[in-house]
Amino acid sequence: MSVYTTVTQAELESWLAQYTLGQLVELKGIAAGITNTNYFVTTTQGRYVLTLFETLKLEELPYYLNLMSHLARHGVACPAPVADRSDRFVSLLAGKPACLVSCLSGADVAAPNPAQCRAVGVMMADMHLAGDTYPARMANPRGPAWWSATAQVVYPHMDAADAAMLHEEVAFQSEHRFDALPTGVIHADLFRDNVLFDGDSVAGFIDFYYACNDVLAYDLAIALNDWCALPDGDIDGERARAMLAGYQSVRPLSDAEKAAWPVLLRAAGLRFWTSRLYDKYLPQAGELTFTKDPAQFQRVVALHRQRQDFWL
Ligand SMILES: Nc1ncnc2c1ncn2[C@@H]1O[C@H](COP(=O)(O)OP(=O)(O)OP(=O)(O)O)[C@@H](O)[C@H]1O
Ligand SMILES: N[C@@H](CCO)C(=O)O
Repeated sequence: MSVYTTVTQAELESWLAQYTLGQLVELKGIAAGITNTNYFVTTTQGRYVLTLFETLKLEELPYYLNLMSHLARHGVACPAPVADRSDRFVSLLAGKPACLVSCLSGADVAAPNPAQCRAVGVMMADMHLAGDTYPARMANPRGPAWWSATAQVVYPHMDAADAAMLHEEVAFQSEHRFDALPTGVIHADLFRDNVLFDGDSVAGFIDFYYACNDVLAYDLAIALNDWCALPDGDIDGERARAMLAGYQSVRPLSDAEKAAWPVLLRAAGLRFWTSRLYDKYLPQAGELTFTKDPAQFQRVVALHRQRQDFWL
């Protein structure tokens, strides 16, 4: 469960007095999620999600919350942060930076169908276009410098053959530069558990706390590696083609993006293989570790290495 910081009714009532949201009706902890504390908050005005940030600092949050506000304002399905009477999206509650966002309907989908993969592709392309007018900038904290440094930390814990493969992948990516590809705001973690669905319609993208400025097609590669994956790490071609067709119905990929696509898929696999290895071998103190399996992404990368057809 993920209520790390307990908020009492009385604490919340006094914090809510900064908002124009009426009276508190109900406060209910949300079990899902790993990083932050989340509650459903019902007031006489409506239903919201309260997040208390367990690791991000107050001064780091405006990039993400202003981004969600910008995207929501441009019609992207995502939670809209609510401003308090001082026009702030975030302030301290129970000693933690906290915000309220609109509560979306729907639920995440563990086994998506091709129509849902297509809908995610369409909404991601809409998000990339809407992000074009977002003025703030954030470098990707999980880019090549990060995975090279993290690989050094995990090699000693790995089996020699797996470490050799990780080393090859880091070296392979270092030979490729994507400077010429279109960049913009990317979600950077759009896995199945970060999208809520109403039937086959996207109710919303959530969890923007890895969002950053990076290569747009890399975001699509990250999503495809999770949304279209089979349990053995292979990719389901039907779902992959549906996601790519959905994306390209809004934002067609350029020839340069298509040429880079196989390398981007491997980069996206390497990013999550590395982070999962790190979480497995060096779990942070106090962190809830129902660790996600790094081997899934090792298989994804291994199969991309052999693949001839990339669904374009
Ligand atoms: N705006 C929202 N509307 C409806 N439900 C939401 C909303 N935001 C979060 N949730 C629910 O809360 C759960 C936990 O949220 P989230 O995945 O963002 O947790 P986290 O701990 O902040 O992030 P992570 O799990 O990636 O570390 C989601 O699975 C979803 O069910
Ligand atoms: N989506 C990530 C975890 C959160 O960043 C993973 O599945 O490894």
